[in-house]
Amino acid sequence: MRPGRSSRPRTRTRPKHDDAVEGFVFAVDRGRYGIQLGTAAVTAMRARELGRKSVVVGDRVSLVGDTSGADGALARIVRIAERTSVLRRTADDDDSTPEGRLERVVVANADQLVIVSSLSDPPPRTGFIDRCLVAAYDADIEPLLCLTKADLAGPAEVLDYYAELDLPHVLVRPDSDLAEVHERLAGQVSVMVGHSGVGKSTLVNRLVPDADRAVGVVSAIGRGRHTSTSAVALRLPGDDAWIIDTPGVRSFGLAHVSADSLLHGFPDLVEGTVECPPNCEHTPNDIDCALDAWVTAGNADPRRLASYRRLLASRAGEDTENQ
Ligand SMILES: Nc1nc2c(ncn2[C@@H]2O[C@H](COP(=O)(O)OP(=O)(O)OP(=O)(O)O)[C@@H](O)[C@H]2O)c(=O)[nH]1
Ligand SMILES: [Zn+2]
Repeated sequence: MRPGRSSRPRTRTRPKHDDAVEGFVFAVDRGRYGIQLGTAAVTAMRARELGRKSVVVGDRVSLVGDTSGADGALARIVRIAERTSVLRRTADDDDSTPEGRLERVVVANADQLVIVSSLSDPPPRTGFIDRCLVAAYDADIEPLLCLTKADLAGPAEVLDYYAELDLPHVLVRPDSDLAEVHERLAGQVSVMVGHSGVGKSTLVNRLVPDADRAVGVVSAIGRGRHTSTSAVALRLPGDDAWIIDTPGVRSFGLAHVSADSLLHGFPDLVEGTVECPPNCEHTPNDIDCALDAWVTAGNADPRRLASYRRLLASRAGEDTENQ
């Protein structure tokens, strides 16, 4: 009898971790992961077998070990499910570390990108919205334009700029009921992005009344005093939905997106490129680019072409921070 040999093949054919349970990553903080398992929140660490694969907010993972969620209990993440979408942050978000200088996935499996822009104070920045739209279309995520402070200014100008796009939008005022927003978020994993001061926190607090407490729970999974999360998912009561806030993310990276893929954010310009020479980069330096004539003929708004070209230039590393 050779016990060593008879037991080994059985281990190999048995599915690995067939007792694992599936959960949703709602927070990441320095080596600790907050995972929703049914109605329980469980803290977990990565299993060594994951290798260098990163785990991000929105990931669906398999857990083994102590999944009780009890105080001090630590489960292990043994598998990451294939992602349906990824959002990367822009490279210059965190240039203080070598890791931050590379584009990194910040959110996985989002269904919807909620682009929050105030109609006044600060005024809407269509360049930023356009950039987010490109990131959404490129990642195959549905965009939703959320226009806040509708009590201070009307949406006509912004909506006119996007008239050619089939872009859904919602308006938010302090006294508006949020029924339409709830309807848009129901059943979805939504990522919120917007500049400081546009009213994101105000909106999140109205949607998730105990948001502050939930964020506290997230901080508690970390090992240190100071948390440095760049994304956190909050569960919307009653809607079977998650809303992911991205406080540390200024915008999403587009360096991996080609000039033609950038056009996904500009469906009103796509047809105008049919007459372009092969391999046209569509920049102002491409003298035969057909987009200028397309706009001159009144087929698209010149501001849209300007915005597209600003995005092209920003990918090339030019400074467009204030566009
Ligand atoms: N008039 C008006 N003011 C609003 C509205 N929503 C938010 N505000 C105000 O706008 C300011 C900024 O709101 P916040 O919710 O803190 O904005 P934020 O996007 O979370 O900003 P950061 O926390 O810096 O990321 C606050 O003074 C809010 O009271 C709105 O719909 N109408
Ligand atoms: Zn062109």
